[in-house]
Amino acid sequence: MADTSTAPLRFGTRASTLAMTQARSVADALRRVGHDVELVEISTRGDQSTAPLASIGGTGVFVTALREALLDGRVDVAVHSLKDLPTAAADGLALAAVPHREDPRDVLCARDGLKLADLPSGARLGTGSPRREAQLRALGLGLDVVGVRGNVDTRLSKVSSGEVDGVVLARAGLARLGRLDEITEVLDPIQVLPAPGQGALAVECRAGDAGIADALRALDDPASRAGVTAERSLLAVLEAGCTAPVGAYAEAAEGESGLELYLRAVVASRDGAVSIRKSATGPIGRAEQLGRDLAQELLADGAGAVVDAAESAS
Ligand SMILES: NCc1[nH]cc(CCC(=O)O)c1CC(=O)O
Repeated sequence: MADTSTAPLRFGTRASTLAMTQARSVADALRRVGHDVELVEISTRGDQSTAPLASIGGTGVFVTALREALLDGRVDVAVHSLKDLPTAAADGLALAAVPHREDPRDVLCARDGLKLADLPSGARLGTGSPRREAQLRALGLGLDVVGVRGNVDTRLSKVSSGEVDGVVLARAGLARLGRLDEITEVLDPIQVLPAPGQGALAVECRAGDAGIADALRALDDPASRAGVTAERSLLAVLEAGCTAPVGAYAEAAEGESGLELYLRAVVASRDGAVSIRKSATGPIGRAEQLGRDLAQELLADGAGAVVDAAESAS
């Protein structure tokens, strides 16, 4: 047994089914290496309100309450969806592990098994994400993008009730909830790039808790961590909040000089009229630099004005 203390590690989690599933999977992985773990539910403003996310402080609302519980000592570990984490470093906290990442792509769940190309002009597609909205509009299919919020079940129910023709969601969330059969098309990153960090989990602890950090390190997947590091350093340079229309996806692959990251990114205006795409490849050990450099290339092509316009509109 790796654990020398008798007290279980207290895992903070939001009460939503998705958050509980995510926390349970990390807790189970830690139990397998010999630790005693208990889950503690923490409620957040993002869960209590169905107002548009941008109006209640962006996706950071999902994270703040868990981080407070960590800093107050009510819990020892917090599990977040990594894409919900603000890019700024959190004082007093450490990102102890990024476990192996799920497939990060977005998916379409549409009525009657329809794929994007089958949807008639004027079809109503539901999403609350400016990034998804911008990229869907940029396809030029005449889709009517309408705002939807709520948990995965709520959003899927808007398709079965006929309120919308389809919704766009993260494949990872559906995978964790056992709802992959709802997918009618996995969206190719050539058309729609996922949010930076999508599909990955972030396992945080207090920066001073070396023993807990050591235990959590066993769950870290270096290739997943490198990928999300590149995506998030790109996002940080663009100074875009998590609700801004920025997509990024870094894939690790064996290259001529060892493991390399292939990073693709998009910045698009909400109406889809402007869409700037770039890609770059670099060694996996220089993930942060790769993201920063690609962000600079996007800025050189006018991405700054697109991001600013989106921020002032939300
Ligand atoms: N926006 C909220 C959110 N945060 C994480 C996920 C899904 C799981 C993940 O991306 O890791 C979702 C739902 C979605 O975007 O469909």
